[in-house]
Amino acid sequence: MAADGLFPLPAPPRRQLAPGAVHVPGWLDPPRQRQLAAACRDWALGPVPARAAVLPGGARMSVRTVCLGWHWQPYRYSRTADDAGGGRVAELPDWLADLGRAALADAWQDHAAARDYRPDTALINFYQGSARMGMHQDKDERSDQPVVSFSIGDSCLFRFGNPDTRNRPYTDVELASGDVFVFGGPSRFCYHGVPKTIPGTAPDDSGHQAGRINITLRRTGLAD
Ligand SMILES: O=C(O)CCC(=O)C(=O)O
Ligand SMILES: [Fe+2]
Repeated sequence: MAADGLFPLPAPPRRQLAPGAVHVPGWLDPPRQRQLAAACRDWALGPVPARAAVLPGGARMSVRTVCLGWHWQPYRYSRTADDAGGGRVAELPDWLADLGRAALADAWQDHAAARDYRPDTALINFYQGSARMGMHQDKDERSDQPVVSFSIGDSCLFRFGNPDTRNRPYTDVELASGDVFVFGGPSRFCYHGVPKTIPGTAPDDSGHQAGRINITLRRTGLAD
């Protein structure tokens, strides 16, 4: 139970997959989902446009991504989008960092850890059609603060693995519109991926019918 307020709040339904890795279904209510979806579509228009990043081997990712705070390209962060027109990325708004802190507090049921959470970047992924994401680690950050993920629109199959290999053991979970998934602590550098989205599953009131949006908040630990 959260012990911060005058009255303890009931813990949201949550499932821990591994220490530090927690799924909280339905954490974002529909108005929040709609607000986030609209904001993401705006950010996708500029100052840096959403783009499908190209991997060092030449393959293009199937998701389109736009970033806030710091621009990510495989495999580094910069303030300017050198692979997407060269513009400077939009700021990460305080309200989005606050939302990440609140989600972390509920997921971990640890208000002290959440208070210290200082995300400085958001990666916003747009999945359409058969877009997917292979197993990978989020390891371009120089901080071990947790990753907080929000999902909006179509559901997906999310595969959460282990820190050592992209293969088994892993656990498959369905992430639906409004779900939060947090991975930090001993799970921070676990492999994970999205083998597929499930078209046609976006709730009518999610505000996004054109596939799936995922937002991950992170701390890069980088300074200008
Ligand atoms: O779409 C997701 O749920 C995960 C996205 C992800 O792993 C990433 O952007 O690094
Ligand atoms: Fe990732």
